[in-house]
Amino acid sequence: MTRIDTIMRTSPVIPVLVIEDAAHARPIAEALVKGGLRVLEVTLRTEAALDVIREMKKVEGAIVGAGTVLNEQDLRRSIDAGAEFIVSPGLTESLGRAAIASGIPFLPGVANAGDIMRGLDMGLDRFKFFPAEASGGLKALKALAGPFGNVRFCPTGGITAETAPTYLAEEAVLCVGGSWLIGKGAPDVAAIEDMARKAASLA
Ligand SMILES: O=C(O)C(=O)C[C@H](O)[C@H](O)COP(=O)(O)O
Repeated sequence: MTRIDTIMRTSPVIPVLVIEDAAHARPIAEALVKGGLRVLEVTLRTEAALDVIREMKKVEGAIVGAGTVLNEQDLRRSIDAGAEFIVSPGLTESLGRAAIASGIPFLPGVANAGDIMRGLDMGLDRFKFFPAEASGGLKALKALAGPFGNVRFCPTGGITAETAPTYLAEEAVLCVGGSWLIGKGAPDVAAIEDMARKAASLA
């Protein structure tokens, strides 16, 4: 059991967050945690992302990670900001080795058998299946689960509240990721909490 395994089993959905304004971070995290989603992936896609991680970490119960971590520099910046886990869209040797050496729970993206085998060579067996829908969706995931019986996935990319349950029904799937829970701009915390509650009950 790895620590990333524990994080993946904490809730069925990991919200993938793209937040432009650090002032929105706390209300969004509070609404998500209140709704039952404690694991939060803050993508490094915005200028505010590192401040968002710092703010969200102040919310009791939140487990805050960094997403869109592309290289060692992103890894370092994320760890310095207090990220508790790291998600990347793909797996490179340099990022993989650095993440493993740092000891932080790490969920790298894979899209095919070669990616998974490269991860297994590094000692990894928990992956983000990305981009899930564009890479063949459930059909591809089931096919990949065949030869890699001990591997577990967090499919992400194109997944919706409607399609999440079909993924979660698979033994190889511990959780799914998605950006559908949060709209753009000023947060509607009641709506976010409601979406989170529905997502948390999908298990
Ligand atoms: O930014 C990253 O690190 C990514 O790997 C991509 C995100 O996880 C997906 O873009 C979320 O997908 P949607 O739920 O379809 O919006």
